[in-house]
Amino acid sequence: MRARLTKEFRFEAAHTLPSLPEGHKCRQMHGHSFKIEISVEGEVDESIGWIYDHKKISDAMRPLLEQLDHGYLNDIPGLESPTIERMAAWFWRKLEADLPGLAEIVIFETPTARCSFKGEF
Ligand SMILES: Nc1nc2c(c(=O)[nH]1)N=C([C@H](O)[C@H](O)COP(=O)(O)OP(=O)(O)OP(=O)(O)O)CN2
Ligand SMILES: [Zn+2]
Repeated sequence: MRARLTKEFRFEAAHTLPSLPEGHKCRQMHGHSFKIEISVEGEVDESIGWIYDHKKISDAMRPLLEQLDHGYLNDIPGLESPTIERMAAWFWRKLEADLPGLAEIVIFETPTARCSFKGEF
């Protein structure tokens, strides 16, 4: 049996989008309450009943959230122009070695705007 396992996290951070045209509101520093969903897919170990312990996802995310939460995203290497598309790719590169079966990352910038990424670079 195959399944998809998803864990959700939240963090607050500030950013600017310096590549946008002069006058665009997102060139000004502002913040978001980000939500991010990390999904892995794989075979369910029938002896236990799970793909793997979702604590493994939490453990992989912990240092990344510590780095980002209440921070200024543009100061973080790889996030100099932090759109949600680039943030999703940044998380993917940081997580893929630790999370077998990493399948999708969905990052919400606002309640109505999100980016989903499946590792297609
Ligand atoms: N493709 C993307 N578009 C935008 C991104 C992004 O990362 N990828 N980011 C932004 C800004 O970060 C902006 O701060 C988002 O806030 P806002 O435009 O206010 O978002 P809303 O959902 O509130 O927009 P409304 O259309 O006013 O509802 C912008 N675009
Ligand atoms: Zn923004």
